[in-house]
Amino acid sequence: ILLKHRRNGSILLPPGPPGLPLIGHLHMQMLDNSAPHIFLWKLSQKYGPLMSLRFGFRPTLVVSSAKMAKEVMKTHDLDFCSRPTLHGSYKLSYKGLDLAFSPYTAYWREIRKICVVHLFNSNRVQLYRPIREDEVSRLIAKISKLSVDSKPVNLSEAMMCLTSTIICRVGFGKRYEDEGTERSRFHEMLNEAQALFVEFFISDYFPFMNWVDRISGLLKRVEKNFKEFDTFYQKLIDEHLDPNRSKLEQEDIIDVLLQIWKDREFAIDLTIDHIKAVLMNVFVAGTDTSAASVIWVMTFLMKNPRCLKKAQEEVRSLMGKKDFVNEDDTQALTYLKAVIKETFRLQAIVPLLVPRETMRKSNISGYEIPAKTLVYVNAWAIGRDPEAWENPEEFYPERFIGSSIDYKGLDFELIPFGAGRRGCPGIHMGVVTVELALANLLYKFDWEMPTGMNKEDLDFDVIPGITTHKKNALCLVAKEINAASYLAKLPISMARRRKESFSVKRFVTALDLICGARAH
Ligand code: HEM
Repeated sequence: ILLKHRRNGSILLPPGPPGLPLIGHLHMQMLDNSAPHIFLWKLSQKYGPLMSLRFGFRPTLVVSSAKMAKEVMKTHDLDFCSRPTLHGSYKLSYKGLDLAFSPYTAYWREIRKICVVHLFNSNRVQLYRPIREDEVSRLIAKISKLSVDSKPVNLSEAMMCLTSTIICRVGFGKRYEDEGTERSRFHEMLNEAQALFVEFFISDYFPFMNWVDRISGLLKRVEKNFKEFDTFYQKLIDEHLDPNRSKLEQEDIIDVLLQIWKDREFAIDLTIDHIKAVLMNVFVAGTDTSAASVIWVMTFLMKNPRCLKKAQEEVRSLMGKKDFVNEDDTQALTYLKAVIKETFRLQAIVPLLVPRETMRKSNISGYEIPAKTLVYVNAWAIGRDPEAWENPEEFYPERFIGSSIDYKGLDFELIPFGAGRRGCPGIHMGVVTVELALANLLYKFDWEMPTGMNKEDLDFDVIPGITTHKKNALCLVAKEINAASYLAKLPISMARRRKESFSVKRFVTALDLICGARAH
């Protein structure tokens, strides 16, 4: 029987655990739904980096090593670059009119081109720099107030507020009040959408069992969330189309999309639904990925005081007596960048990436992968691939100092943003926010565990979702420090060296500006 399961007629599938008749391995998915990336990683240690499963009628492939990821996302990228039609994402993306959940078609190529050229390019990211810097400095001021009474700061909440405020200002030019009902409504909608993306719809695996999803109330839930978002987008679009609307300093993302819609310069005839679908991607993908990244970095740093101290020393001595670390300054923070990479390696924020689907039959390492196979690339497991990493379980940012390994999708041992045709187009936008927020949190405050807790109490439990959030909020006590007195305490030679390297950096920045090199 086992052999029959593994061989599908004369096709040799990659190895995998024995499944049950009809349901295949669905029971496994349902039993361990809290952290599927860890569950799949454990299975892959037994069955190998290319593992076959079957969820109901869907053949499934799990990729768990850097070598196999390269095969799938580079050598055979075109065969593996579509997306499956899963109920939650299909509905919320206006039947795949967006970028992230659209199957690979001529339409997707065109909408990806539009978004990369107009929304995610470096000029646009740079245009929104004042918004990011303003919001981070407001956050620092808020934490400063709490630090006076040594009250613990709920950093998880604070980071979600920060990133969603940035995305609202960038997306539609509005700033919701911190405790306002509109903001909490927006958060609720986002959270519900995140939950629905990973909700188990039986009809995704047995199309004829749609009625079960109806009875369980899931279809109603997804319909409700869709309608709420739709009304929300429509209101914003109407406001933007109002000729009496006062113009903002810089155009927001809705302005850009509406301009493209009016110009009709592209091969596809854009409609308002296309615009709404793309907006969904910007709000959902742009908010909680950056917030979760900052929280995981801070968690690792609290667990590793040596690295925390080193990252703080770097930013404090480079900054001298400045009050705020801006986006030019963060470029020089080599150690902080290494800390972020090390966090992405051990705690990929989107651990199974966004699921893919094969376009056609293909052959990898002698195994045949059928058309329409659901594909999970386990970035979390790849970050622990013993063939790619020495002491993979150790948090050791120094491994990236002097190393050319980066997360931009060319080094398959580190793919927190995916790779290939479907790689994340918002990488630049995400990373600048993460670096800016972290640099200022580390620069301005010393961080301690709340009274009665120690670093051993910090856990890595996650909430199920496409993006992994820390299950238990990260609450820490902030102690504001004075940069000048900190500098005075540094050994003279160190302070001078840091000051000199800072001046050299400023000189290079000035030179770049004169040459116009930083304009992009
Ligand atoms: C630290 C922050 C971020 C992380 C870790 C992240 C991660 C990812 C990952 C893993 C994918 C799937 C790639 C694949 O399938 O190979 C993805 C896709 C995507 N991301 Fe991001 N992302 C981040 C920030 C952003 C931001 C800020 C935006 C936009 C505002 C964005 C927009 C998108 C879109 C539209 C896709 C779908 C691309 C496609 O299917 O063609 N992301 N992201």
